[in-house]
Amino acid sequence: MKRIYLIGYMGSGKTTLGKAFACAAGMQFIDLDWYIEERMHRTIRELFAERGESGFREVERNMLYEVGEFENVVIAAGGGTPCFFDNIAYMNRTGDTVFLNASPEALFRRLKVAKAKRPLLADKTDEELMGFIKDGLAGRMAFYSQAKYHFDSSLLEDRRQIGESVERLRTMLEEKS
Ligand SMILES: Nc1ncnc2c1ncn2[C@@H]1O[C@H](COP(=O)(O)OP(=O)(O)O)[C@@H](O)[C@H]1O
Ligand SMILES: O=C(O)C1=C[C@@H](OP(=O)(O)O)[C@@H](O)[C@H](O)C1
Ligand SMILES: [Mg+2]
Repeated sequence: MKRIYLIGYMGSGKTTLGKAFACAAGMQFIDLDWYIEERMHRTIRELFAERGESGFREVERNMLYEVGEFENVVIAAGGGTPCFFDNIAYMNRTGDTVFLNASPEALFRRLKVAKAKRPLLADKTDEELMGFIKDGLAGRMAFYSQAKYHFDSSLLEDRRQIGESVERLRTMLEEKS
């Protein structure tokens, strides 16, 4: 079956580490946001604007159930995916879930230059962003902590660190599987 779900807050590295890990492991990589945009012919921002967050979450769940059928795949979930409906239970039932845990400071550093495509962050000033990150992490930890594996993804700032993180993740999954 070999289906790995990466979960964690916005900016934790799900897309970056997921892509690199899948390439090294010879697995397919699916970013759930990209998959949603392909299937709906809408950007995430457009979906939020047209359907509201509740409408986006319905779409996100339906698309999760589609990619949950794929085999030999690394799936980078969206930051909110595990926090709605029974999505975290579904992911734990259909694959191995990995919580990418990064410090609020690392998340802030990454997200302050990458707000545009994230509707939840788009109107936040840098001053508001750190508080939003800390509150969001605290509110979602009950879901993220249900992951089978927990991985420190604070070191993803360049290709060397990404490569090292890929190897650390492979070792962790091989040792504990
Ligand atoms: N190798 C990198 N070098 C510099 N910044 C990076 C790198 N990888 C990720 N980032 C920053 O972190 C942000 C979040 O990474 P990403 O993989 O998109 O996380 P997620 O999918 O969990 O939201 C990126 O938008 C970028 O700003
Ligand atoms: O945390 C969230 O609720 C969201 C995270 C985003 O994905 P990333 O975690 O890849 O940014 C995307 O699904 C949407 O903007 C909502
Ligand atoms: Mg992502």
